[in-house]
Amino acid sequence: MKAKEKGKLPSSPPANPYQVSKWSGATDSETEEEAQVRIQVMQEAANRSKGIDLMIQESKKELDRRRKGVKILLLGQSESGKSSVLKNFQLAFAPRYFENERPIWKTVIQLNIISSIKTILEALKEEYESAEGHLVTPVDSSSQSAQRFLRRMRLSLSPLFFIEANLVKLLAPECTDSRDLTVRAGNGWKALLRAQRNHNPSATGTSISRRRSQTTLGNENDPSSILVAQRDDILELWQSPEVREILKRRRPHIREHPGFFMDDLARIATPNYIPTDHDVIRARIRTMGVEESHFVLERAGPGMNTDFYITDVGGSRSQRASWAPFFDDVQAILFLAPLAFNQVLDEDRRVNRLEDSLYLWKDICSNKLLANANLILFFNKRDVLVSLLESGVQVKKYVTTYDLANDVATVTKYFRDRFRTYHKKYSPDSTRPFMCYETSAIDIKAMSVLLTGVREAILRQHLREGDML
Ligand SMILES: Nc1nc2c(ncn2[C@@H]2O[C@H](COP(=O)(O)OP(=O)(O)OP(=O)(O)O)[C@@H](O)[C@H]2O)c(=O)[nH]1
Ligand SMILES: [Mg+2]
Repeated sequence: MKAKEKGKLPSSPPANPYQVSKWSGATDSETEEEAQVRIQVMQEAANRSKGIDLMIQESKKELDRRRKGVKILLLGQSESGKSSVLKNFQLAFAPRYFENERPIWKTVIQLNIISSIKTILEALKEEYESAEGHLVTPVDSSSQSAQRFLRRMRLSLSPLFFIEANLVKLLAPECTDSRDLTVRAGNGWKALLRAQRNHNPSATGTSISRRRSQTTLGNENDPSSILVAQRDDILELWQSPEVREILKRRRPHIREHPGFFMDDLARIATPNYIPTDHDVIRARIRTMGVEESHFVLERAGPGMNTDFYITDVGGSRSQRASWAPFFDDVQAILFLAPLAFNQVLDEDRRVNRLEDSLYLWKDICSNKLLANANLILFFNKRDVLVSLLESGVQVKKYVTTYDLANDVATVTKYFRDRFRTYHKKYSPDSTRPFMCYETSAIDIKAMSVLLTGVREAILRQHLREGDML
């Protein structure tokens, strides 16, 4: 009863209606205006506090989602194909995200082309400047000297190199050459390219014209029109038998460089070029740091959606120290190890790539923080191994202990056994299963089937562990 009396309204309204609730901070002398200000301040404070409560709730929810989600880490040396596998994940399970990024990859592909042109011109320069080099005249021996041809090419392509310099400055101010371009993980560089594109006034109109114009940048940063205008000259350069001859001697592995698109130039240097899925997967840009992608996989039934967090890292030696903080709490590691027995690391040319992968694998297997994680080994770049062995390159020339047949199956089994031995010897728990697949990240269909299988296996185990089945 007492409580009721307390809450009883006064029988006659007070002169100042804002003074009803004395407890709220009002004073007897408060004017109507002061009361309005006070109430407004109180309302704002209440809204702020509600906002903070919501934020705390949201971050709790996000933490809870992360705890329940599946965490996958992509590891392996530089150029092993980690970012390419991530793109395959996006294409298979987050196609809208992949679609959104397509225009960004167009610029990367164009930069990849400019890098190849620079490498070709560099080889020609070396050839013509070397005292021993026999002076051959590319293209037209009767009217032009080799040096004049080179000068003409440099001059006609100079606007392209100007745009390249602008783009490199924009994406990674510390770089000076697209061939060394390394972007920080995270979406910073993609946002920069996107912002450039959004400034483009032609990015309006129908959805098709919008899609096309969204793949172009502002003029000072867009190589498209110059690539189109110089297409015939660049093709002439790339297809010249004399240039091929020089490249064979001076840059014999140019075709194997990551992000090599010269054979696709006629298709790419066109006004309405939109990168195909395959182009996007083959586009090359080095990762620096760590990048996490979040996918939601829709499962049957309400509340059955699963969050996947996939982390991609930069693989060069100097970056490996930054991996450890991401080892905590991961369910699976996809470890990429191309069987590149004849290659050396870019960052240390004394180190064989395959040896480096084996040592890295040993480190990962023995890491106690990863004791509960599934390790899934991908012998990536199978297509490269196949063509290497088919071209007659002998494993025993590079791996002195190897004295077996030089075919794909035997070579793969030999290295699989070596990786398995390390796995068994160094895993904290010797019962941890050894899983190894031969992959080619540029084979989109096969990757989609494999990643679906991997995803389901990880998910099943995750649900079992979470006692959710
Ligand atoms: N032929 C072939 N090329 C591949 C394969 N996987 C990746 N690549 C190419 O190899 C290059 C390097 O691949 P990335 O995925 O960027 O390598 P990464 O491991 O992320 O390298 P970092 O970011 O430097 O650590 C790219 O141009 C890919 O298109 C493959 O299976 N076969
Ligand atoms: Mg990468």
